[in-house]
Amino acid sequence: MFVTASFVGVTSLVCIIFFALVRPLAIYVWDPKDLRRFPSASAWGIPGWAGWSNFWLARAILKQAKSHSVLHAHEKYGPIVRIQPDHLSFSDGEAAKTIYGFQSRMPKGKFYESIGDEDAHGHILKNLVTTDDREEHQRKRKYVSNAFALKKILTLEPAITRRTGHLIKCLDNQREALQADNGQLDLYRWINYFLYDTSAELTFGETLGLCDKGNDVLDTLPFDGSPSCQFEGIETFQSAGSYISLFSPWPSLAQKLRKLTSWHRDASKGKKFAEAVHLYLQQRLKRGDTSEFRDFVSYLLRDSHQKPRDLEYAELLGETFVIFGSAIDLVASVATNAMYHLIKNPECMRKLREELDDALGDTLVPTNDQICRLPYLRAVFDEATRDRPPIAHGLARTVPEGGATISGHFIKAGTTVSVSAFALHHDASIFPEPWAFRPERWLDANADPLWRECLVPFSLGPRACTGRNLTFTLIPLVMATLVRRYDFELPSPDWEMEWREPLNMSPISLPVKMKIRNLKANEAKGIDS
Ligand code: HEM
Repeated sequence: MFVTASFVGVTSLVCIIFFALVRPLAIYVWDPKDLRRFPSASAWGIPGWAGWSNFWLARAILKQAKSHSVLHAHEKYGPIVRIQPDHLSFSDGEAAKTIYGFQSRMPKGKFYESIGDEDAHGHILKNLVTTDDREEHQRKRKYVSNAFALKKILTLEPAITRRTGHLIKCLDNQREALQADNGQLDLYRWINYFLYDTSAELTFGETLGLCDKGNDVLDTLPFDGSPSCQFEGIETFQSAGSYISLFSPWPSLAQKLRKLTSWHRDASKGKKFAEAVHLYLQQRLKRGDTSEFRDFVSYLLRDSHQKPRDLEYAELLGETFVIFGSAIDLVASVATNAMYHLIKNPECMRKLREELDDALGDTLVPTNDQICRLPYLRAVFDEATRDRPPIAHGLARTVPEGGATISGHFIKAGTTVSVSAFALHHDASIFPEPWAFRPERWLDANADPLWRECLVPFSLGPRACTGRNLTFTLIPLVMATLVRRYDFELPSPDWEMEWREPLNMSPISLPVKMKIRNLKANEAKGIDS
């Protein structure tokens, strides 16, 4: 028994050393894809580190600073940098169009396999985001294309405004708690509670009540029939992301590495989150459809002629997980970032309030129609996504058979290529003063049209975000409501919000003091009573 265990251990170690060190080094020297002509990112003075080892990227991921590290590599080495032995990162808008645009034939890279889970037979489960198969993608995309069409999103507006009004009511009620806790409240958490509730209502037809509870405790329905347990949604989602992304530099080893580290405290967190989605989905299936409201799950269950799609349960759960989760984590990051910069820059806040007060009169929770054409509100949204695109890292794609020319360089088939939205958005030659929050840059009639093309928070082409219409409705609406209802104060004038990048880029917290503004809107059309 002991001999078998040590044999397995030694064999695993030898395999890991071979795949993680020896093989990449040999490939670097052999250079079959002719990649040595490009500079390799480095650190700690190790020459060409990222060119012959995946540990440069693994180190950046471990520090939760993948996108910052790639940005710094571009600043140091130029617009094309090797960030893994077989991975080139580009930082220009033309490359983004070639790699992701509608003309591109580049499938998703191996990275997506590394973040997927295995089924009972050892096959990696693919969802709409992770599948690299064109036909499978088209089939899955068809399920949700109607659900996310603008016409449909507009029908969700009453639910979104109702949830926004309820958020305001709950925040108003927090005033007593605020007195107790140094007068501060973590706005990032509250935006999350609001989005959990809203996403649950849009996805399953029923809210979770987190704004009422004032916490992010979720229940599970364990897959193995064990008793239900509770966990904190925000922390669990992010720890799960940081655990799976840790092994992403070695996609072919990722599943094995996960098994070897299954003792790690974050190893079961993704499953825990999936078990919560499983609970809400089961409850939804038991409730059945309602005639008044068509939730996202109903689009996965039936087509537009009401014909059942008969998806296997694992697929139904996987797609539901993507929709439910995307409408929380990514949206919370952008909305929080916009609020932070507005509070930090009183002149931006003043301009936005002026625009909103003129347009909205005494309406506190506006309709999409009232705010969708407000230029300054849109400019704040664009600047917040430029400053911190939540999917900040480069979305890996594989160069197909026959190779491809990217930014004037011929790249051989099989090479992984990507453009990091974060690096592109902070390229000073494209966006002057990239670290300054300046919504005005989007309003300048003489602005370089290149800027618009280089703003890619939702990616481009056939694999771009399906949830854009929902995001364009949700974030401006909650932003407009919050800035009109409250005056905010940061812990100190020089306080700066900190970020981490477990998988996506997220703020850590946004502690603020809040006061209800002295405004006509306090008579409050739209606050839930
Ligand atoms: C600020 C908010 C959001 C941002 C920045 C964002 C960004 C992105 C990006 C960059 C992709 C491409 C991912 C890749 O190629 O790997 C993507 C895909 C996707 N997003 Fe979003 N997203 C946001 C909100 C949402 C929302 C609210 C939903 C739905 C409720 C959603 C659903 C999806 C889906 C289903 C895909 C896969 C599309 C496909 O491959 O066909 N996203 N998103």
